[in-house]
Amino acid sequence: MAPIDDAKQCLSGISRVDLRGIEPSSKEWEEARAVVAASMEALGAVLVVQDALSPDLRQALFGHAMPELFALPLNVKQSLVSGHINGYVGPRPSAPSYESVRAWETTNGGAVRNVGDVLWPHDGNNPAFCDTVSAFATNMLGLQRKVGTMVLESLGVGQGSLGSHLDSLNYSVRLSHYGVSEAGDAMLMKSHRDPTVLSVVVQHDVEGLEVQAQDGSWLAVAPQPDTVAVIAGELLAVVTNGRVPACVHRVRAPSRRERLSAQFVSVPKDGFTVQPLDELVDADHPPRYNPCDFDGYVQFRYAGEGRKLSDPLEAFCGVAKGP
Ligand SMILES: O=C(O)CCC(=O)C(=O)O
Ligand SMILES: [Fe+2]
Repeated sequence: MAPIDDAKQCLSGISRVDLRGIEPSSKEWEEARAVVAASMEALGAVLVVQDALSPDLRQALFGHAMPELFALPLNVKQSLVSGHINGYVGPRPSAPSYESVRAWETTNGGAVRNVGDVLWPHDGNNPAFCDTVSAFATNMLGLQRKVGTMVLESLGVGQGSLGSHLDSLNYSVRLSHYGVSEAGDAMLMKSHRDPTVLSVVVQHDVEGLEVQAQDGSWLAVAPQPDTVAVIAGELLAVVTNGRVPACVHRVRAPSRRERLSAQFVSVPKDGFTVQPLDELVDADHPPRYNPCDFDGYVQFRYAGEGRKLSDPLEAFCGVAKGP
């Protein structure tokens, strides 16, 4: 069988930028910001070299915490309270060997203990798991805010609305495991856009993440220990009035090995309505999106009409293009 549209094994289309030690308002910040913004405006994605994830923390996360979590019996994992995008998500038709857990959220004070209590009630609640996930979250928070700030600053958003935007977000950790597909299929997660503002994706040793370029081809993001992928979600497209597109991406594992990834994502806080920032709407840039009630959108996308659509965001809150 011919391989399906193999991704280019190169990073040519996605810029890679080193943000280690870069402080706001410096010359280095301005240079890095230009690279981050150009890549985000073109593809909704950028690769970031960072030091927020030390080798020890990577090992604690991918070598201990995540294998211990996913080795638990299915009924234990399922006992984590679930919603459309919360708790435990088990295999589904669009991702048959995928399972995932949201384990930390700023709106619950960054508590992982509750997850530890449910998963390891007889085992001292596995404090090492909780400490590792909390350290990962704390370190990724700074990185994600840095990238979000660079993108909006570069589009001309002032410090006041930038601050209100950052305050409106709920950050969380999602840990994912992809088993070896029984069907032998190398497509682990179909092409999609994330219902987030930004998603930081950290891959373990096994390749898989692919980003769609503007010409429709796929760019493979090689797993590298010092590099994470930062991906724009649908809500960033709304906030930026379409200037940053939501990144189309998928997960494929051509080598058919078990795979782990950890994501640090931001979404609007519960009950928030998201709309294009004032600075990004004017006569030359009419609003591309109507105000988007995030809870309503999640319901529409996962339990309503949006399930059947390739671009549910456009149907939910896009401003209809004229004839
Ligand atoms: O596992 C990955 O590399 C990315 C997963 C992903 O795209 C998602 O969970 O939305
Ligand atoms: Fe995704």
